[in-house]
Amino acid sequence: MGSLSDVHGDANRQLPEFPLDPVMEARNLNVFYGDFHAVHDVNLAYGKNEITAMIGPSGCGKSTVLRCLNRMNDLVASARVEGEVIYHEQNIYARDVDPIAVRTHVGMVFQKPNPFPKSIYDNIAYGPRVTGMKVDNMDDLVEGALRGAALWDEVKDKLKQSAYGLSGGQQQRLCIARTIATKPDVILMDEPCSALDPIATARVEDLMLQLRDDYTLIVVTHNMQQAARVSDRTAFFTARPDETTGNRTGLLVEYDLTAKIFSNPGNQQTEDYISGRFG
Ligand SMILES: Nc1ncnc2c1ncn2[C@@H]1O[C@H](COP(=O)(O)OP(=O)(O)OP(=O)(O)O)[C@@H](O)[C@H]1O
Repeated sequence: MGSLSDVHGDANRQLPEFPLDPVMEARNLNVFYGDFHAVHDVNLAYGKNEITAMIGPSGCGKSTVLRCLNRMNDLVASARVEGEVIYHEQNIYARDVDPIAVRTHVGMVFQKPNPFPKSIYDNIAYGPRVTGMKVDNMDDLVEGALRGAALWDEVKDKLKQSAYGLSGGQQQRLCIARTIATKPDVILMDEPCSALDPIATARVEDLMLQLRDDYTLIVVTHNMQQAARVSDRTAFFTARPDETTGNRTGLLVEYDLTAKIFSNPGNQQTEDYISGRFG
């Protein structure tokens, strides 16, 4: 555990403990896939301009919770969400809320870089065009998004070339640029570095720390070193087997400042997980 607490990259950052200043908040969030109760009663507030990591063993529901935060689970036919996700004081599951509008404010970056089969330029311009964003100068917007994702210098001379010609790490930064092009204020990241090599991972982690100045980031990661390096707060989930069915339902065990979770967790299960005793 000592080594993980040592790698926390931002030990000097002063953060309020709790309550924090939330941009989003899951309240009594329960998720079902058909009859299967995948996530049980999660209450979790995500602080503005913070990076929150969600960690835990496979199947504990981290990605399911993440996908609730911009209604991506609406696209899964069997999924049913109970409870509320409050975003700027509004429940995004309220009847009159348009999920597409939610996703422009709450963007998402996936595990595998997934650029469109288009030029680098058109990958960035796509979102603003299809959402009908008012854009005075698309060239400026594309440049700004690529600069924001620390990619501009590497691609400025080949904007008309296919995005598929970029390396995996560049493609992931392109996907981040594509996300910020529509000016979200929250960015969800589902294992954003798991398909990248260590150098590309380091660049994306640096970028995450830069993005935190302008956005709120919520990141699912299996990589505890990464959670310790980049996040301000960490939520640890686990899965508990149902006594009758044996199905494993995910739940939140502990949520605290990352420095505390990795140096002095309040729960034995958290300690066992981060010290590698299970998971
Ligand atoms: N589309 C789906 N249909 C049915 N069950 C699903 C679906 N997606 C996830 N599940 C189940 O819900 C539970 C939580 O899955 P989820 O992917 O959210 O966990 P996770 O903690 O992100 O896991 P991992 O770290 O392995 O990605 C698991 O038991 C999983 O099998």
